[in-house]
Amino acid sequence: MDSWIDISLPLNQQTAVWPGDTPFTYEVNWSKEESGSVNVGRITMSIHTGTHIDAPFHFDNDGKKVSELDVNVYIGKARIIHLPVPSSIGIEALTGVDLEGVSRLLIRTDVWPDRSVFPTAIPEIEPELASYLGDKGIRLLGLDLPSVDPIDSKELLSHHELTKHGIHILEGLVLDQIEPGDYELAALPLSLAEADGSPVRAVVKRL
Ligand SMILES: N[C@@H](CC(=O)c1ccccc1NC=O)C(=O)O
Ligand SMILES: [Zn+2]
Ligand SMILES: [Zn+2]
Repeated sequence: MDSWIDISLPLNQQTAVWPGDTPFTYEVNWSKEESGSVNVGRITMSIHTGTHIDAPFHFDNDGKKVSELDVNVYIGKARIIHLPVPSSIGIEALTGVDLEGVSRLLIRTDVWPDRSVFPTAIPEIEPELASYLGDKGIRLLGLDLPSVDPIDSKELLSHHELTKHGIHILEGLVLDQIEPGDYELAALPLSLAEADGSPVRAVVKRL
């Protein structure tokens, strides 16, 4: 029997974060000794750490917050494809990739092997890809990269274009061991009312 496979990045003090962003911390804020009954923990983190989804509010002040996003996008059938170490990902890279009936697409690139160090450069997701994928009916794009735009991008063009074409963004997946094919995916965000994104526990199961 196929079981669920974890494709999320473990969160701990060593988890690499966006340069200058809040490090991940977990602490027992109220110990069993202090409370007399329970350990009560507290986490501090940037939302854009590890495996997470972006809400449009991340790059658009008028964009949707996490709790306004449709949960159906983040759970269901997904196709995983492997584009080994591409310099960029555009329409050309996807020519010949069958996307018939696919609404969730996850791309394994293998460009970030040492996840304890934040990458200085990542392949560009070409903004033109957004309309191509949107026209094919894609509603979720997931990648094993920390962003769908170059690290030094200030315009976040691909984030904007993907959103414009109805495509939700899932970043920081761990797909190293995952063979291309069709899977069941669950990567649900927390119901964060005000937030610009959410960490997710992403799992897949072979169909
Ligand atoms: N767009 C990236 C995050 C990002 O751009 C970022 C995250 C934390 C601190 C600064 C960031 N961008 C700075 O230009 C993401 O979606 O995860
Ligand atoms: Zn993000
Ligand atoms: Zn992003």
